[in-house]
Amino acid sequence: MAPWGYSKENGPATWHKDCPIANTGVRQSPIDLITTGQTCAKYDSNLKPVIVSYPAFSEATFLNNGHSVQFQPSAGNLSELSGGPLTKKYKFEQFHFHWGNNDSEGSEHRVNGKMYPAELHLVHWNSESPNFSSFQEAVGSNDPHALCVLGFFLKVGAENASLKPITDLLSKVKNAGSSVSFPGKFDLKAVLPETLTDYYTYDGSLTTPPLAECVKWIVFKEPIEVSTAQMEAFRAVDDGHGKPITGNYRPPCPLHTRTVAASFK
Ligand SMILES: Cc1ccc(O)c(S)c1
Ligand SMILES: [Zn+2]
Repeated sequence: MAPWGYSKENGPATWHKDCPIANTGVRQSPIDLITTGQTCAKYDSNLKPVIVSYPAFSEATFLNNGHSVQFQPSAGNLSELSGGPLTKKYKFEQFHFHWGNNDSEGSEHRVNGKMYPAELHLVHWNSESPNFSSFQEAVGSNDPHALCVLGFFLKVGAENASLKPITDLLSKVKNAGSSVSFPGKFDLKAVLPETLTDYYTYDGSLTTPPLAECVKWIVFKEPIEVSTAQMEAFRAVDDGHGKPITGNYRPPCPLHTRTVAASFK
């Protein structure tokens, strides 16, 4: 498989060559979340708040894989996700980010066509399925809800003290392929908004190859604030070809027959 990326030569418009599902799939991600009109998100009063149990991580690797930066706790981590639209309990796997090279672009999901400067993805896998018992098996399982990814928009404002341990580490993984063991503990819960009640949810895919259509997406309405300096730290991370990652976001994909539900009016 040719190394995929986000340049003209290997970016989203070329991914179909190795991953035909990029063009033939009918539940690809990301999407544009529309709030009014024909294909808008429909309020569902049955959608409960999302429940996260994220004890502070004590052992993790922070890496630059050339197309994003990723926080990967050790396999023994006990962090879990349930509630919201989910009927099963999901195990935390990793979180990573998508961003642009200016504040008017960078998020993968959009709201009525508007992009945020970045998007945080918290990746989980269904730990109660009889069909798989690891994240990698879950991705390859063809189960439409093998994974659940929580998406949070980032917007520019005050410095985010809870995210500072991560953004301060970006300079240490500037080179693609580099990684560091995360020093000390990291409290992911402190990064998130207090209440996880208002979100959009729909069935979709990974937004990077293999673009597997195995994701229950939950995208929260309330953005997380970060400072301009914190955004600039993302934009200094290299892609392995001597250039900064200048926008590791996939454009929105067709909704096809899918509906998007909203937990709020
Ligand atoms: C599992 C996974 C890997 C990379 C991604 O961007 C997403 S969205 C999910
Ligand atoms: Zn992602």
